[in-house]
Amino acid sequence: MNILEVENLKVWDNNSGKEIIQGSTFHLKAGSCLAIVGESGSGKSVTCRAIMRLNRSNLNQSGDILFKGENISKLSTKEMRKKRGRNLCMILQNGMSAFDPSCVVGVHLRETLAEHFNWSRNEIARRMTGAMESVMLKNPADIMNKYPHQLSGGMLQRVMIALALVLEPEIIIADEPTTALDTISQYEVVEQFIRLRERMGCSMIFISHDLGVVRKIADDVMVMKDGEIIERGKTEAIFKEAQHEYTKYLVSTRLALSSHFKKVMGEGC
Ligand SMILES: Nc1ncnc2c1ncn2[C@@H]1O[C@H](COP(=O)(O)OP(=O)(O)OP(=O)(O)O)[C@@H](O)[C@H]1O
Repeated sequence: MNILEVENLKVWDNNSGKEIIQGSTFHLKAGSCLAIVGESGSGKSVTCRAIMRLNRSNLNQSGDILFKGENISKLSTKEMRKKRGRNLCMILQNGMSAFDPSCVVGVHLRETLAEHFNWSRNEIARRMTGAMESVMLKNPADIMNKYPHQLSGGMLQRVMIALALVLEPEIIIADEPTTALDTISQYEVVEQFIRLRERMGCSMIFISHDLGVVRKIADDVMVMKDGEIIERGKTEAIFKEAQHEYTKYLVSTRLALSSHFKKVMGEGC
């Protein structure tokens, strides 16, 4: 069963008239992870933000987006806000941008959870503490009293994953969630995403430049170039027998990069 179906999605810039996404059709199977790969500017983020209806106001979109059969592209802004967080949750590249810099992390978490649940302050703290401990964040109470800039990128990403654990959305869209992190935090955050899926059985769309991560986490891969889907398939098939020259190029350059990295760092890494 497909939990999400995107049909003929077009996104264009109202100011310049430029078409950014040229009619994408794809689906996400319930419980599976779909990776979207492609070079910078190929339209991965715009596609995901279009699903969430979070693109900037100069971008217009058309097409149908069916979440469990319901056409969410037709929902009002208010109805869509209710879907975000509870049903579809987006985790961004830079944890910092997801938080309001002027208030401590706990305020943001409480406000988000209060939008969707009738929980008391204590109940929210209890649930968030449990989730934060489960993603290896020490001293949750202390973290909730910190401003975003007082936490590292890796910690903020883990706070977002902990929030997702509490919200239990049916779909998580992660837009390069590890790009802004150092190698060790990247590894740990990817592990947390894998556990998140195991624990919640949620469906996931995962955008990443890192094909090593994609191979580890995704069931299916969709390749984008210049606003179009040029290839899609099971992850192993994409890595072993890509059909499109562009996909072959992406896979070979990434594998070359990763073997270069291993050489530089020593084969043991
Ligand atoms: N608000 C906007 N107004 C005009 N053009 C935009 C806007 N947002 C994105 N674009 C353009 O849309 C195209 C696709 O951008 P998008 O961010 O989806 O690429 P991407 O594949 O996610 O790249 P990256 O890997 O670098 O994040 C780019 O040419 C970008 O400049």
